[in-house]
Amino acid sequence: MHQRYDAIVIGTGQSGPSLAVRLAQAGRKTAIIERKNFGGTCVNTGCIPTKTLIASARVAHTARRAAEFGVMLDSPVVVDMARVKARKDLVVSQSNQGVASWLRSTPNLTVIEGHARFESAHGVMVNGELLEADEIFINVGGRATVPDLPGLKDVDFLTNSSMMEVDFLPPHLLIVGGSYIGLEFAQMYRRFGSEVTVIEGGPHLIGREDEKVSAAVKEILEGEGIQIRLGAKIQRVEKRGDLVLLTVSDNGASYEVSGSHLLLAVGRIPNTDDLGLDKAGIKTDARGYVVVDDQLHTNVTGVWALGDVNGRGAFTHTSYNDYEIVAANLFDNDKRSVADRIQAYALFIDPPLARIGMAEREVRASGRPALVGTMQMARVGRARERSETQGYMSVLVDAETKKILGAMLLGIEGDEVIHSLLDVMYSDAPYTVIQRAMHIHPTVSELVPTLLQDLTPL
Ligand SMILES: Cc1cc2nc3c(=O)[nH]c(=O)nc-3n(C[C@H](O)[C@H](O)[C@H](O)COP(=O)(O)OP(=O)(O)OC[C@H]3O[C@@H](n4cnc5c(N)ncnc54)[C@H](O)[C@@H]3O)c2cc1C
Ligand SMILES: NC(=O)c1ccc[n+]([C@@H]2O[C@H](COP(=O)([O-])OP(=O)(O)OC[C@H]3O[C@@H](n4cnc5c(N)ncnc54)[C@H](O)[C@@H]3O)[C@@H](O)[C@H]2O)c1
Repeated sequence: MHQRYDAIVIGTGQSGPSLAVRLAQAGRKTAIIERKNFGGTCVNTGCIPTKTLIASARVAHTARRAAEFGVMLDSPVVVDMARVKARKDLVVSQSNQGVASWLRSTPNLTVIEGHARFESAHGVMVNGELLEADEIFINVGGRATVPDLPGLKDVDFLTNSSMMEVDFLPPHLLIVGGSYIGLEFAQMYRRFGSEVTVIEGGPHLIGREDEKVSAAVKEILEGEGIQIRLGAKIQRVEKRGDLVLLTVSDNGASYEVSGSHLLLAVGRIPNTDDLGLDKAGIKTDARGYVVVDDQLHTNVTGVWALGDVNGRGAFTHTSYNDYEIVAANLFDNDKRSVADRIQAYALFIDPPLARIGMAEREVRASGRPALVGTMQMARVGRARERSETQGYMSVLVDAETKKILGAMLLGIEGDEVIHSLLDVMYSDAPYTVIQRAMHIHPTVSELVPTLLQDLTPL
């Protein structure tokens, strides 16, 4: 069998569905192919389920603190993990089914379930059928890396995907990797009631951040009773009775860590190894990411790559932004480019860590004269009223142009508040615009102008 389309989208991640609908609405006969769950990682095993579970964990945490607020509960907090999981499954299924029914109800769009593989630059095989199109869009995302650790193949382990099936409380969760996935699960399971140990190979947590930010995050997590081992090189993984045992070396010294369950959170790899890219002549880099230009074209004319698979971003918002860039160039004669994007992301521990633009070490390395403003969250009325004063805010400004270079907000609502700074960066306005703005009391945002009043040389 052989089918001809105007456009084919492979994968239903965070850019594929929106693009497929836009293509179909523009009159292109379009097919979208999904091999597993509609909505991809974010919907099924990533952002949505983890943030739903984090919400349950926060309720447990708040309930344990109830007496501090004068609210007396007459029995200890009990977390029913089966109900926690059922709530998460409901939220996920709403999104997953929403994507599927949106795609299926779009005129001019054919939805195909199966694994797609390139046969040529403009031909894709799925379920034994060859589909051809002049325009092909790759949105296949990535999956958890499983490291080559001695003994691992003989031990049961979890990844962010299999964690979604957990409906019980692991007595002691060992987490290898102290970055986004590791730390979000660490705090979540600690709050559900598990013992948690994080084993990180690098010298500090969330290695992309400035060391003092990592140190502040470490202090918050340790304050909740999470054990953190840094600089840990895992020598061996083995099963001992009901336990998983890790033998770890650190600067020549060796020690053992054991727990009931093991979660691997050591990064992700792109889903390009089973996509037949060689048959299409599509270039990848040394780590398997599809090489794209600033408009997300691959080296093959008529083939684009969007989302995590292009290595230009690793977040839902970067994938969705990829869709906007491709659509603007294809349909709107608007030459949007990835190069115009300002880095922005958050780590959803509680309180969250939000980051935009450059980190302090990047500004220092650039050699440009810069100013910095810092404020402890303990100074923020909203934080004190809620007894959630952990963390601090920090903003970096170019001393000459007065433009904001970057910001880090570790504190309650930092993930929302940071957008006022981000939007000033996008408007290319000086920091004085926000410094002179009147913000609403009592919010976290009201302190942002004050934060910008006391800038000192970096
Ligand atoms: C635990 C976790 C938490 C996260 N939390 C956040 C967060 O809070 N905020 C945030 O911004 N980001 C978060 N992310 C990252 C976010 O999930 C991804 O960046 C986002 O999903 C973008 O993915 P994508 O569009 O590239 O494709 P994906 O969402 O990965 O989807 C790709 C789809 O393609 C399908 N596919 C793959 N190969 C083929 C093939 N050959 N044929 C057919 N179909 C195929 C897959 O089955 C999948 O459905 C998280 C990730 C994880 C793992
Ligand atoms: N809040 C969010 O937006 C969010 C949340 C979760 C995941 N994500 C996305 O998922 C991606 C993957 O996250 P991640 O945390 O798995 O990966 P990561 O690449 O951010 O971090 C992996 C960590 O594991 C450590 N590590 C690697 N091998 C190790 C080993 N053998 N022993 C000990 N430590 C080891 C690394 O030093 C690093 O700190 C992120 O890039 C992010 O884009 C985003």
